[in-house]
Amino acid sequence: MGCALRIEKLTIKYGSKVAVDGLSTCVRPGETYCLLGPNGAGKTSTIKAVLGLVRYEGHIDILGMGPPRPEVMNKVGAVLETPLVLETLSPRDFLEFVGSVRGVRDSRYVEALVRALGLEEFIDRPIMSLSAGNRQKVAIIAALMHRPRLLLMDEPFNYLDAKSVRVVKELMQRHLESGGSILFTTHIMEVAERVCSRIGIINTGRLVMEGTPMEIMSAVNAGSLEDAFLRAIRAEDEIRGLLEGL
Ligand SMILES: Nc1ncnc2c1ncn2[C@@H]1O[C@H](COP(=O)(O)OP(=O)(O)OP(=O)(O)O)[C@@H](O)[C@H]1O
Repeated sequence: MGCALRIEKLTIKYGSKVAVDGLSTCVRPGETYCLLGPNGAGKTSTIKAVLGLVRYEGHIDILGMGPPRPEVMNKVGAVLETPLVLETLSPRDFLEFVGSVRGVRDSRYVEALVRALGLEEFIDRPIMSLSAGNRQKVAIIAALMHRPRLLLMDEPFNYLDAKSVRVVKELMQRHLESGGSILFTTHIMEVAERVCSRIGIINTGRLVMEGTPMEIMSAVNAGSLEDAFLRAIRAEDEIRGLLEGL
């Protein structure tokens, strides 16, 4: 099976800081590949490299079309942790703008996404006046509206209420069923356990373990993904030490 996204020996440096250190992986068609790692592990940097937003060494191949460049980006959708720009625009104007850049002709799909995420009421208000959750919904619609084949989702459920999380999970499922792929990050292990086909655990920029949730749990003999994750990043002893004397 080929890779929807192939990353080989990815290294990202910010000055002398090595944020990602020789990371290689493959996100297959139809799967949700989750990058799990502690704060500062290099997850967002990896996603930014796939989007061509940071300088990197190594190779990235997106949908067999080569490294990130504008033509390839029309097949990619991204939800990033950073806030939206153009916050003085309304969701309607912002989505129309993104849609025109991405060549979206089917406005009915965008309208359906707006309805599904309960954004109609806010569609003409400035984005900067919206709650964090509603802004996140605008970002998710902007990522999905051109029906990309590869979705990059950095903590996409941040700020969302339970109903919206369910809707976004369903949209992700439909994207996968139509042959799409997802590179996903989360800190919530229950979410990872439910959503991820395969997981890559990243620590200080290096991929330390990879497999299905079950494979990862059995590799380190853990009863839960949370235990497996903490074992993989060798944080269990540290946590015990930190809690001593409390
Ligand atoms: N623009 C930047 N300039 C300098 N250092 C940076 C920059 N962006 C990220 N870093 C550093 O690179 C490392 C990896 O950061 P990154 O944001 O990729 O981690 P992350 O795994 O996404 O973390 P989190 O879970 O906290 O979002 C961190 O040490 C971070 O401080």
